[in-house]
Amino acid sequence: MKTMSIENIMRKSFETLSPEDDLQKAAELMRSIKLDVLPVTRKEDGRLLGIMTKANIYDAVSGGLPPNTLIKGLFRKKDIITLQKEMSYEDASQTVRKSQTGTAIVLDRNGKVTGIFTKAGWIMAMFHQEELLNSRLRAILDTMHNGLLVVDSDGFVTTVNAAAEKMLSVKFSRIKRKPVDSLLRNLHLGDVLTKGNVFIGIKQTVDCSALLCNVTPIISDSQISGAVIVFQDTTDIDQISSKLESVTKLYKTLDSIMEIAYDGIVVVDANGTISMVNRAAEDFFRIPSKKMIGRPVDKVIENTRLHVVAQTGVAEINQLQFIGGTPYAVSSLPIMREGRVIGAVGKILFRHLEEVRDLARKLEDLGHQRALYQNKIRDNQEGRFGFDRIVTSDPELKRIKEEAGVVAKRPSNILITGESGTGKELIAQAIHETGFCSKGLLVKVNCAAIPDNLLESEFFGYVPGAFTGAQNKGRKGKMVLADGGTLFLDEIGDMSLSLQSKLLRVLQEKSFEPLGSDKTTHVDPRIIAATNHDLERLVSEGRFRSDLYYRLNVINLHIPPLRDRAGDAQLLFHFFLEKYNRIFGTSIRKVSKNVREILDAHHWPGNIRELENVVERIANLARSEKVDVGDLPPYLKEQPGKRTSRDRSTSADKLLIKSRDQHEREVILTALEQAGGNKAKAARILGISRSWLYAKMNRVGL
Ligand SMILES: Nc1ncnc2c1ncn2[C@@H]1O[C@H](COP(=O)(O)OP(=O)(O)OP(=O)(O)O)[C@@H](O)[C@H]1O
Repeated sequence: MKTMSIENIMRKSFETLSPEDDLQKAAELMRSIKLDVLPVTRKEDGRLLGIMTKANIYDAVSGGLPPNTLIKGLFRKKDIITLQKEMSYEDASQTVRKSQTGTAIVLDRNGKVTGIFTKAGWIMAMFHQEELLNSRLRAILDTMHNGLLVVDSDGFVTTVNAAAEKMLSVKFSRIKRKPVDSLLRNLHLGDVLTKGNVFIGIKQTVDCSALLCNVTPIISDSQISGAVIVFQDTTDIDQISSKLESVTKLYKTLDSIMEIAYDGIVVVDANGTISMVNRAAEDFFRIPSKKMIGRPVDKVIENTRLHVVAQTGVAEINQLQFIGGTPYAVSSLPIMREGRVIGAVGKILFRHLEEVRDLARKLEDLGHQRALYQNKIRDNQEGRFGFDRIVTSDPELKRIKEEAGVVAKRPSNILITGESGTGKELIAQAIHETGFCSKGLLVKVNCAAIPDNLLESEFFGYVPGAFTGAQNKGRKGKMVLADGGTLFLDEIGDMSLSLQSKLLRVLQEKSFEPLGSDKTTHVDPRIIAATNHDLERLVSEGRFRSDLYYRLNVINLHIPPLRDRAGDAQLLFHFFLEKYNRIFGTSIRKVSKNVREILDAHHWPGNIRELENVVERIANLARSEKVDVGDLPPYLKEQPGKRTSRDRSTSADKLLIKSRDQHEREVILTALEQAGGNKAKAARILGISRSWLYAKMNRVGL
């Protein structure tokens, strides 16, 4: 707002006198323009010479001077109050205050008279100024976020601003000239109004709102004329500060967690700029956090994807990331807020992957050893060992057991074939235990479970420093562990062609070089391989080396599936019932005729493993000592037809089974066609369960 200058409030319409004017003219002019003072100026340049006042005229007339007397000797030349027209009102009022007449002559820069500042003009200006100040004050008060109350010296409310009306839920009209105590208490107003004390930060609660009040006296002319009470609603601030406190606590907890985390943790914002790193990450990258925070993550961390995850919002778990040529397992997770990606957090697993793998391998080995010992303990408890463990009444399997017992004594390689769960590993174990190499270890390698690139070091081991991430001490391969014992190659059909070649070389030369070494290691383990694949078919398809196949297949033991074994389903059912009776302390011994029929009729795609699972389930849930159809898992109960013992595949029946399979195949194919390939629908069309359909499809080679 512009400050008021003298020019705005001075009187511009006036007359001037010259020293040659007479008293009469002066009196007439004063009357006509209603002024008590007239400036006397020099004719040539209008500069001020003095002033002619009403008093000067009275003095002259009462002294007997005639009206035509010139004023040159009569006007006042000294103590004239003049103002510059550019002066502010405030400065001018200070000057005019000293004037007895209350009138001042306004001059321009050249000393020429440009206006007259009169008492009346001053009063008008004061009114105007007051109005201006009042409206300014009102505007300030009403735009204030804080509440404000002004009280007079008796503590009665004189002014209230809009914020106070809102906070106290009152209208000014209702509290005007009322004691402030009715609104706010304990303000120490007595001390403020009598002693002039100031109170800051008095807490009040009004209508559940927390108010913080400052009370200050108003002092004018050394008198306490009232007090100003300014207050603010701290309810929001209190809530925010308690939220801030919990956020700070959370942040500190997060910080501590990050600090103690063994893995390196890096957090980025939505733009991929690093916002947090923990000490482990600092140590790992050998960069202080100060130099990482605030920088784009891709400029700091090699091959990072954190900035990508911060954009896509798609987590990348356990990905390989090469840093300094070494692979690390890295997980990057987006940080989401209200459905928006606001950043990402990355975790770098420091341990070299090889160490982790090694640990996994050790665990796996321990697992195998544990299983081996558990079997041994169990078998010892049951008084069984070697081939005795293989329970069967089937003449074919009995023959195989005998044959295996014979070949166990000789060093020839053995290939055991048969469906999954038929007992191939059990046979391999029995051969080892009763064979010529029983003093050594039985070392199992599951060729399907270990990734191809690891299988080589798994087999042949490596020397220290063979590759990045290799253990310092190197590692013995399974070949060496099995030396003098048995190497059981399970799932051999899943081995890659390149490893097949290497294995073949070892089988032929009985020696190999561990990874990273040029020294030859000699080994001579007995090899037993097992598979549920048709190796001959794999050979014809070029997926299995024929020379390796012939090397392994010196002795072939084909274990028949459970469905083709005479009496085994029932025999093994009882065998496993006994086992679980011992474990669970139950005494289930009887089996209903219907159950027996179902056992004989079932296809047993999972073979003995499936049968054992069925028995374990029954033993767990049994309510009586007799197993009835109701105790069987639903898929067994739903079997559509029953096979009798006559259905089993003795060699004479094989033709019959083949034609039945052929027929079933056609029926299933028709149902599948009708169901548009939907197996669940096909099962419904056939009136059998889905699992039963799968079993059938498996059996008829679909
Ligand atoms: N004749 C049997 N007598 C007693 N238990 C048996 C018999 N055959 C198999 N088992 C048991 O059935 C389970 C499966 O057997 P095993 O692991 O030897 O089968 P496998 O043919 O090697 O299976 P996969 O091909 O899936 O590895 C094992 O717990 C095993 O002890």
